[in-house]
Amino acid sequence: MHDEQPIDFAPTLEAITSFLPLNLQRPNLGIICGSGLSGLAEDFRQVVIVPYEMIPGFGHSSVPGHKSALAFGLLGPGEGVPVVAMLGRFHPYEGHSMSTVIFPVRVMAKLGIKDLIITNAAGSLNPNIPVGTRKSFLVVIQDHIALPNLTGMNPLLGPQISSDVPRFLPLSNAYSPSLRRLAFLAAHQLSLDRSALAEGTYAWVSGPTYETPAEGRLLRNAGADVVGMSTIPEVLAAREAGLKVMVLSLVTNFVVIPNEYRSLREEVEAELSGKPIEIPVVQTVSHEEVLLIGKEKATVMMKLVEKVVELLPVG
Ligand SMILES: O=P(O)(O)O[C@H]1O[C@H](CO)[C@@H](O)[C@H]1O
Ligand code: HPA
Repeated sequence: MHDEQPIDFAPTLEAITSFLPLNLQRPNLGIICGSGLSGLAEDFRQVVIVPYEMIPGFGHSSVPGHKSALAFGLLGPGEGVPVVAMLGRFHPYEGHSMSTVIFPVRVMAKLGIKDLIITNAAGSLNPNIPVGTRKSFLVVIQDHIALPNLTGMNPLLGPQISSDVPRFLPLSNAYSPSLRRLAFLAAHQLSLDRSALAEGTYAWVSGPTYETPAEGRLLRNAGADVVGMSTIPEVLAAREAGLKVMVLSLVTNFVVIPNEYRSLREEVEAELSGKPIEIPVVQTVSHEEVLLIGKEKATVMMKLVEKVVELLPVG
């Protein structure tokens, strides 16, 4: 599952830079586009697309709604800031090893990025965080609960990639307060409704199954606000490399968390007594729904990210 050999980044970095003009070779900022959110790179200027298949060490992103390429370009006013975006990520549930999942973040760090904005689609566990239908609902992540990390599947298990990275990475300040502040400032400057942007805790699960109601309750009771199958491996790799991280979740669905199960015994008894009770329709989530909301709301996410870039301190 984990590489034992020291990682040789040189072939990857050479392959990538061979596609790029000089002014795009040292991006300041990385962006990871979650499910249905690859449109975040649509406003890049002087854009150069590098397909993952041309990059040694990169996998293939097989999930619908994830393209499989890096986009380089300029974002923001004036000359613009050089940025790199992952149009599609790798998830462990696709069969990628953890080292493949986090490799692109390590590569972006080697390319010189200082800040990383990670986006994802996520399910809401918190009744106060509605799905992004009418109001575009985004959550600035302030903390996480990573069940895989607590159960022996931490993405950083294995030999240290170099002696410069911490063996024991602290995570008490994993989500940069300065970048999170910028998200709220950006929302204000864009006149977004106050309720469009919440703060919350992301629960990482391995997927690919969505949560059972009991699992949803467990995560909610543990203090999570949204849940998803990505992001945390990237956060860990980024923090290991000393990057500042901001995570934005687009809430695409509710995780069904009934407090009580309907009693099938009562239903059967009512039926037998000739007075059937109305059976409620049980909601289910699908990836199509996740992509639909992503499609509808990617523009707001894009505007917010662009505003954050505009507000980033220079240098
Ligand atoms: O987290 P991203 O990649 O945005 O995608 C989310 O959407 C997919 C499930 O619909 C899962 O991959 C989940 O993690
Ligand atoms: N659960 C896990 N991952 C997700 C969900 C969900 O409900 N929605 C989008 N990604």
